Amino acid sequence: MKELRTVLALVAREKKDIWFSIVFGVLAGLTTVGLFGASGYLISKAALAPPLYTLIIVIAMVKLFGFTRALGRYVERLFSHRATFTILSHIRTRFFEMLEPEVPHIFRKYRSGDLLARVIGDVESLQNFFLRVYYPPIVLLIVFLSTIIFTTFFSWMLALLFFLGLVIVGVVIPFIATLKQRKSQYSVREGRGILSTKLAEWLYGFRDLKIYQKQEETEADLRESMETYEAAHERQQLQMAGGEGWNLLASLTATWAVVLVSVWQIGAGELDGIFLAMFIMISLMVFEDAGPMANVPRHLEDNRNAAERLFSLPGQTGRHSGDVSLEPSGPLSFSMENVTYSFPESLTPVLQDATISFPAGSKTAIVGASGSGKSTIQQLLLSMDVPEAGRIKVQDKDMQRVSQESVWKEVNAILQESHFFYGTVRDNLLLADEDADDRRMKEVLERVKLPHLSPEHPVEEKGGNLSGGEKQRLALARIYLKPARTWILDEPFSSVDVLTERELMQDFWETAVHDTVILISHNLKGLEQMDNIVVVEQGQVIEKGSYEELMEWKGYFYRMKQLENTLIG
Ligand SMILES: Nc1ncnc2c1ncn2[C@@H]1O[C@H](COP(=O)(O)OP(=O)(O)OP(=O)(O)O)[C@@H](O)[C@H]1O
Repeated sequence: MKELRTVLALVAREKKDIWFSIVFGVLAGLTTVGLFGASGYLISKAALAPPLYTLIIVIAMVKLFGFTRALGRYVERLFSHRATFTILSHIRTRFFEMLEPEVPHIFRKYRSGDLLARVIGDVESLQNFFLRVYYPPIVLLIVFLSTIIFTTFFSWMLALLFFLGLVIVGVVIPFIATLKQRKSQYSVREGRGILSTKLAEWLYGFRDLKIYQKQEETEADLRESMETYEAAHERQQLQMAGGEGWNLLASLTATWAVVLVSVWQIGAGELDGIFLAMFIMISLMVFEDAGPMANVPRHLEDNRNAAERLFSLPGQTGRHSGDVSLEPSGPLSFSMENVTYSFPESLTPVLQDATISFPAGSKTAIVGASGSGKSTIQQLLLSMDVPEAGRIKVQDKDMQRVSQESVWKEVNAILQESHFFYGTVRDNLLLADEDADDRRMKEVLERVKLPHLSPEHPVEEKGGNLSGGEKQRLALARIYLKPARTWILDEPFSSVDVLTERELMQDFWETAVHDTVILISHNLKGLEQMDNIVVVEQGQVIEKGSYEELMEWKGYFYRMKQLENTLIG
């Protein structure tokens, strides 16, 4: 049950709705039994031609029970469903709170399709927790016990039969059904995770699959996963229907037993015959209400698995935000002191003993071969991760103590691959400034040389309808809308033609003249104006200094520069 501890804590936050659901559930249950019992009594009594006032009283009771039952059921449904939806939103929020610090690490262990299956499928199945597992057994128990107590005033034998029926219908059959369904439930959940993982891969990679002519193979594999999932699902549904069928059979058998025992007792003069119809009706009703109990243990097991998949997910490896806020004070300063960083599975550190300082208002270029660790530096400066050794400071404050939000607020960053959301150019620009109007958007689009894109221009998922260069320029437009004065840009123009790049860079330098700029680049051109150039090779800072200093030392940077000049001619 420990898997459900988080869910139970979230359910407990809706105390008021829980109480209302139970109270009105009991009221509806008792009045249902009362309604059918009184109806049965009325039928028998009417046949004996009693005084009119007796019939009037019983008819009034039937009406009152009928009305109260409808009202009770309505209020119970209202509160129980309100509680369920609120609880689901608490569960989703808690899941995202746990997931957020683990991104992007989480993708090393889990694929996006699997995460999607969890956040949709598993959360959805938890809606049954409150609606079917938490409070209905309490309601049923109270109604059943009240019925049993009521019956003892007429017949101990019938009360005992009701009790036995309760045990069989409410405990024995559900227990057996759960044992049978346990395996198929696991297969359904597993199957759903595998299917959505494969489906996501297929959707993301369909172009490459086409080019490599592997689409048919992948589709066949996908179909196989789909069939496995559907077969497991069908098995589960059949088992569920079987469980419900057995429960119905037991309920009807119990009702027949009530009829037989009542008739026998009437014959023996131990029960007044006028109550026969009343007990038949009560029995039918009370056992019908107990029917859904057959699925309670199944839902419980299902919810236990769902909660386990949801709340045991994050590996607790990610970066948890500090709580110190940065005072907004213009361009930020950063420093890295003897920083070493490794990805969990990598054998050697990606960054080793790196010491770099980025004073406020300075311009720094980070250059080096592909895979040398440049983007990792950006990730660390953006507070996405913590170093294994050494210290990173922002505004002279330990980065781990500073709130991530306050760093992100002050920084304009372009990641190596910017994400674009399905919608319009406007939707994607509003991400940077939700108050930006169309006039400002058009201005920045002109500025980044995208005059052909209007704010209402559609953007496909992941910017599928934009060229590589257009995406980079749109990413630049996005950060131009944000008033931050610290820029950390990772290869912002690698897909843009040389002429446009030069114009964009010129405009950028004019904008960021007094700002802190950290530019990650393969391109060694135009670095003369940088205050500091940091050369990274295999995770180590091998050279740093101004352009003139590096050229004078005739080291790695100088050799790369010579090579670049020779290649370009
Ligand atoms: N999520 C990850 N898990 C494990 N290793 C990673 C991960 N991301 C990057 N690496 C490895 O870390 C090393 C440094 O990567 P990084 O992206 O920082 O290099 P880079 O200098 O920015 O390269 P490029 O210029 O090609 O973008 C590479 O060897 C890369 O394979």
